[in-house]
Amino acid sequence: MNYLLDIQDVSLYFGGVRALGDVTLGVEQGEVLGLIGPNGAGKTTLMNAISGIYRPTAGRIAFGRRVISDQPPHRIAKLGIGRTFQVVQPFANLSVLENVAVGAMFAGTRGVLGSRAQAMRMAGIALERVGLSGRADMLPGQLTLSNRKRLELARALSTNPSLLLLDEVMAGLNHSEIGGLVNLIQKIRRDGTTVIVIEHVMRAILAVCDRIAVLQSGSIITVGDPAAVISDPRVIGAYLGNRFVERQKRKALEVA
Ligand SMILES: Nc1ncnc2c1ncn2[C@@H]1O[C@H](COP(=O)(O)OP(=O)(O)OP(=O)(O)O)[C@@H](O)[C@H]1O
Repeated sequence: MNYLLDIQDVSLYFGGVRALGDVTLGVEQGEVLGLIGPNGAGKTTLMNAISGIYRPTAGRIAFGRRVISDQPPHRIAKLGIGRTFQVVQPFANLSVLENVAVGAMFAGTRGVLGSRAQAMRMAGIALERVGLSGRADMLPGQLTLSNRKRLELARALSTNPSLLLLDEVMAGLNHSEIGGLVNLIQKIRRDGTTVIVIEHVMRAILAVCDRIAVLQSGSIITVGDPAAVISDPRVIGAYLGNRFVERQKRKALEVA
């Protein structure tokens, strides 16, 4: 199988702490893959390894058949991998549009720094995609949390990546805001972007993912179809818990 992203036997240590151990995972072109697991399981570390922030201690990561695990973050961004960060930290004194343009400028897809005008144009397109065009001239501090998450998404989309990594974009949002972001991720995927989603909000994971991978203590314990993964006793034991299973059963009865 030719995967768009091919992670082979990746291990990553912080001093003596093993954050990832022999992770092998393939992501197919056009799919949305969910990455779930308990706190400290290694999800963000894996995302950091893919985007070049951390270099694996062992193993390799290939993107479109090109090995990227020896490349720095800016080069990986230029190759077409965009990402959001768990803690959203926009430049407070720049407008929403300028915040997105900064990302577009420094991770230009052509391998050189783009012009300011080109970056502003790409930023405008990204804001349109996430539904923030009407707020382009505001300061980030004037946005709601939900719209700050959309700003973070626009920054990640500004270089038109073919693979988008989303790290807990739903955290802290209410029910309808989560629904809005679920729709947005589905739209981004329909536009042809492959997506990896780290998320604790299971409702969102189940709504957007084609497959789910489960990490526990730095190792993948299972990967597959969402329905199979959430009924896997190892996943229930390690992460979801029995209350989640009871809720799912009640929902199924309500629908039936
Ligand atoms: N920069 C770092 N230095 C040392 N240890 C780290 C570092 N980053 C992560 N770790 C450790 O690596 C392990 C995996 O952490 P990671 O943040 O990847 O987990 P996670 O699955 O994303 O958790 P959460 O759901 O809480 O975000 C944890 O034991 C964490 O303490």
